[in-house]
Amino acid sequence: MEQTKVAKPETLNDLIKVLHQIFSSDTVNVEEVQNLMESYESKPQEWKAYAKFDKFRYTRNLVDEGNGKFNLIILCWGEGHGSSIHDHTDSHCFMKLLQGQLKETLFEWPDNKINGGMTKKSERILHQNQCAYINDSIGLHRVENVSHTEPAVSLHLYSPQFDHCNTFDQSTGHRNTVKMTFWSKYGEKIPVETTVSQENN
Ligand SMILES: N[C@@H](CS(=O)O)C(=O)O
Ligand SMILES: [Fe+2]
Repeated sequence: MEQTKVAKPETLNDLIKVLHQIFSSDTVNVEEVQNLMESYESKPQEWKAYAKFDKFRYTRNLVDEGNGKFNLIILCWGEGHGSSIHDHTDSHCFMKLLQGQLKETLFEWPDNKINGGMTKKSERILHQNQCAYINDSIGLHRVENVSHTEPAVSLHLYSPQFDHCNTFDQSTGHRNTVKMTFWSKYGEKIPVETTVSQENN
């Protein structure tokens, strides 16, 4: 197989520039994007303006709207924070660790006819600078910062962008559609909604 070659981006802004070039074409080469995101060496001073934490759950902070082709989002995971089991609304999902570690557990889609516990496929620990990939054909996942002492920060690219996903109850397989919101956009905090938010966690 031919090697997918990408030049190493020196900064987060460089990475964003190259992502814009890559996604201007209509086809997504998953390996190329994954290699590119992995080759960026995380430097906190380049992303700390976006990294806003909440005490109670993980936050989603919009960095770039990818010219309508993708969303780039920084997620901040406090100690013990985790997502529910969820899908990715038929999009590509790339997840790169900027700081700390995250545990990713993969699950099979539940069988709608059977009311029972969901089947775990695998689990792994993602380390700093690693970039994982998932889509709905691969399955569902739960992501957790299992550390009691270290926060974690991850950079997610979704293409096409989406603002709803399904979450799944591990013991019954029942699903719920939830709206996903931003904690901040371009480094500016979004005022907290007065309605009860249905964040994916
Ligand atoms: N897909 C989740 C984060 S993760 O658990 O992969 C989200 O965008 O909120
Ligand atoms: Fe996810």
